[in-house]
Amino acid sequence: MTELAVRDLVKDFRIRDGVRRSRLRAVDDVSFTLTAGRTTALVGESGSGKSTIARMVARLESPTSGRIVVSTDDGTEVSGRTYRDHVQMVFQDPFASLNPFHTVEHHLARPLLLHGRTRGREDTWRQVLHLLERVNLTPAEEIARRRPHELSGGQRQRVAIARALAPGAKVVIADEPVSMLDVSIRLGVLNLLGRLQREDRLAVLYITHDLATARHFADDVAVLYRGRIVERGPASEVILRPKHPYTQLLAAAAPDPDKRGTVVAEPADPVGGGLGPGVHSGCTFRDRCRLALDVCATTPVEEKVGDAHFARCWLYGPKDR
Ligand SMILES: Nc1ncnc2c1ncn2[C@@H]1O[C@H](COP(=O)(O)OP(=O)(O)OP(=O)(O)O)[C@@H](O)[C@H]1O
Repeated sequence: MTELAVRDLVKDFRIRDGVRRSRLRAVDDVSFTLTAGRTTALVGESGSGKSTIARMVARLESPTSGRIVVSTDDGTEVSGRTYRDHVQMVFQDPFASLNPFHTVEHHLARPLLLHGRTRGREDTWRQVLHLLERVNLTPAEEIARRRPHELSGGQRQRVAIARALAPGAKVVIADEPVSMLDVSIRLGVLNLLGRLQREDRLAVLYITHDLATARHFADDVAVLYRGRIVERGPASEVILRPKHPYTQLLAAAAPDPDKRGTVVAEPADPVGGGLGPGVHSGCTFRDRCRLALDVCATTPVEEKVGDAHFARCWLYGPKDR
């Protein structure tokens, strides 16, 4: 069973604030595991660090510290090019991720050739058609000859999904895959991802700010606030019985579309300054938390709050700490 384990991941960015230089901790001590046949939703508001995590998992960005390890069925750790075969990404903007000068066929044939998955031209063409059929783009022969501008947004995203499957991916990172699509076609694309996940037993990381689709499509949910996972566990548990005050706020706002977007994370803290390089002190949510305690000035550790359900909040820590 393919598994992708993220352990103690940290990412600092150097930023310039006028003449002052500082570091911004975008991802702070993040750990989670993606397993074959399961979808994990990483939920967080804008600026919480979702894309930075996605980019590190896809090896487009290197971590400041921490580890990302993929292991196969027999427990062998995969690295180098095999890692790239295994872990593929679907980006938010399907137009930006496809080259306007190339046909759909080119976009799908290229990863097949690069990853050594084809035996000549005829086989490549056959596989391109098969990939298009798998993502419901038919007639495949006709779609294969089109260029990105001759496709709708939803069709382009389906091509991007087919391209992610082409190298034989076992882990798919879908970073807000439907947020730029028309509302009417979002469900179709998410359903497609769900079907492929089941058929290929993919491990999917579904990145979103939308708790409702996370509940519908994910088995597990991790809630990110200012770079830290504040709560994680089975999707229905986390969303229906949230424990962390931040998740409770998100869950309360989620069912009402008018309220959506009112819970916006403040930008991550620049680090350095008085705190010393790279150090966050205390719970990142404490200045907005209606239940904040004195102890929240100290960084909370993850506490078990239910079956496979964890919250990083002092409300659930041992009371004598
Ligand atoms: N290359 C960079 N240089 C400096 N800061 C960065 C860089 N990339 C991201 N950041 C900062 O890191 C934090 C997390 O950004 P990230 O894009 O990962 O958040 P996000 O949750 O994906 O947000 P969104 O949903 O808006 O994409 C933000 O404060 C952002 O400004």
